Amino acid sequence: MTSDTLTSTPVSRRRLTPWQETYRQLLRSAGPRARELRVALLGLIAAAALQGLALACLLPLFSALLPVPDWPAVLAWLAVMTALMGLATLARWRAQGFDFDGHMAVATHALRTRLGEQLRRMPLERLQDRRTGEVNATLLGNVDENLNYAMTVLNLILTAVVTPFVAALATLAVDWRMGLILLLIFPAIIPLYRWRRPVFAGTMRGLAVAHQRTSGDILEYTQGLPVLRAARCAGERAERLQASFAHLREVQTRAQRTGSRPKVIIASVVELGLLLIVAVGVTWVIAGTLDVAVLAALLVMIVRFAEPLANFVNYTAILELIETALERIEALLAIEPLPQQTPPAVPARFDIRFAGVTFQYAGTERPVLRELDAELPARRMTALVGPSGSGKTTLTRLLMRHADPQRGAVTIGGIDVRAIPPETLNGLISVVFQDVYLFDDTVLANIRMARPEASDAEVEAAAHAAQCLEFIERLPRRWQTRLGDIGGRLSGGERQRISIARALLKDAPIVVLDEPTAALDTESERAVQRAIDALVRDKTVIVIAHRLSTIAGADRILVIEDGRLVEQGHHGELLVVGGRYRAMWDAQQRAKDWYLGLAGEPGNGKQSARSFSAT
Ligand SMILES: Nc1ncnc2c1ncn2[C@@H]1O[C@H](COP(=O)(O)OP(=O)(O)OP(=O)(O)O)[C@@H](O)[C@H]1O
Repeated sequence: MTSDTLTSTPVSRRRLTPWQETYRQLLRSAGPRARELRVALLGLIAAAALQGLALACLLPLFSALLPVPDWPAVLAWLAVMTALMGLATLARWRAQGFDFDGHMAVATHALRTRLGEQLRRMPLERLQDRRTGEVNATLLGNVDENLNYAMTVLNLILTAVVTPFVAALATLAVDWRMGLILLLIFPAIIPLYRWRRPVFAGTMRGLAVAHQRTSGDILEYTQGLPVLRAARCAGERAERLQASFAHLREVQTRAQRTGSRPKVIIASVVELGLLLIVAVGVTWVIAGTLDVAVLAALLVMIVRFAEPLANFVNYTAILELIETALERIEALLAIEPLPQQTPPAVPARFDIRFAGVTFQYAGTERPVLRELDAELPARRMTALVGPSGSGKTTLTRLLMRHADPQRGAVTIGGIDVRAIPPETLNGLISVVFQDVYLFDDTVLANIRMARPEASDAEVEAAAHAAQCLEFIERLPRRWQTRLGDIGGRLSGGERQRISIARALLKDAPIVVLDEPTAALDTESERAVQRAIDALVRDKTVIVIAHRLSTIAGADRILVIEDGRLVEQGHHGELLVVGGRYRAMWDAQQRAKDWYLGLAGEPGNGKQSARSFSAT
């Protein structure tokens, strides 16, 4: 998270000290329960202060007890002390009600929902910048770290600092010299801590970042294991994962080493300070200027304070982790959705136009699309072809508004996609990718997600048209089979047909086919092709394909090279022109002849059965 993202959040316009900022972030993250959280924190402060006052009662209590007990006074001070302790317990009880009364659960749920909403709203291009594991760590880990531990840690910190401070203030009233020494020692650790904090905070943040990175690496490794094994890279990636673990260990060691120094310094200051009080106290008692009862009471108080004070740095270390979590959450929430043009408009036709489109991905050095003009007629099939990385997929992403072009516009039926409400735009376009994402749900639910209100009969009709029935019948629980339970048992072609069934059910007027058959064998490809034929009927179709034989029948072919439209026309026209398309076609034909020659088969006209057909 950069400081820019932090300062861009509306609440933090004023320059704040880090503690105030953490406090504000904490309140913001509690969302609908911010008021309850504030009350709980005040409760914790009150409890710590009351505890300090209760401990200070030891001074008059011991004076009443020594050398000859004054029983009425002893009982009176015991009663006051008990009352103060009782009030402290009550205040702490009330404060922890934030937990018990379910406010904590409501606040974390609301925060997680807000983050989930944000994932839905934020530009997909920004989401693609982030690794799944890291987003997961933010949604789950950071939210819980943030609120669940904050109360416990703040309670420990307040008890370590506020209680001795209030007790020291009260001591002033009994013996100003002792009170002053206490006041000098206890707050001495604060500047000491502030001095060490930047280094300390840096390492704790480094630790949090390393944790998040490792979380991403683990997820990526486990998800990609089948591919890695197939590519015989599992070992190599495992080494990378090991490297990530090693980095985490290194950061942890550094954090512990950096953290241990201030811990030792502060613990030593506390110990030395307390020894000083004992030494000075004993001297004054001998000199007859300090009551032995006051010294005895002070010793009890000191023993009570020493440990929490010495552990103060440990508690603040956890606070640093919480702060990092809060910052990460705010950074995610601060990403703005793409701006909508007003007034909103809904297209009545479905021709598509890219008008002078220039687009550059965030964090890259040059545009991937440059001044690109192209028209894709309605209810026709347009193919995008060109070398890998020329910008074909990016064009479809701009159409779906994963991002907006820096210059130019994308229109559907003459309406800028920026003016089309996001839900409407999503409803206008169906996409079939090469990689199909299936959810851990039933077959029925996986298809129905394209149109949740569809009846079972409609889902089954779509599955039928997408050539899915034959393999669904073979599944253990047919339509009710959970795809997560059968894992990778669906073939690429079967997954692809489920994706086409979704698109058929959605029945959007625009269909984007991004290399849907590239990874399939001939048999699967035929089945998928039949499904696609049903899908594209009467639609505005954009198809991206590397094998030109599959798009030779398209109504229009756009040849993209290095982010520019270099040729357009239909197959026959482009062959006659003899430019880039012709060169690509000839190269692929030569490769095919060479392959068929190797296989000892004569070339034949099979390609027509394996191509996307224009309607
Ligand atoms: N999210 C991203 N961030 C940065 N650069 C990206 C991103 N996505 C794609 N690119 C780059 O933009 C360029 C165009 O990518 P695009 O996927 O549009 O090409 P393509 O023509 O569809 O390629 P292919 O045929 O290999 O799928 C490539 O150089 C790619 O590396």
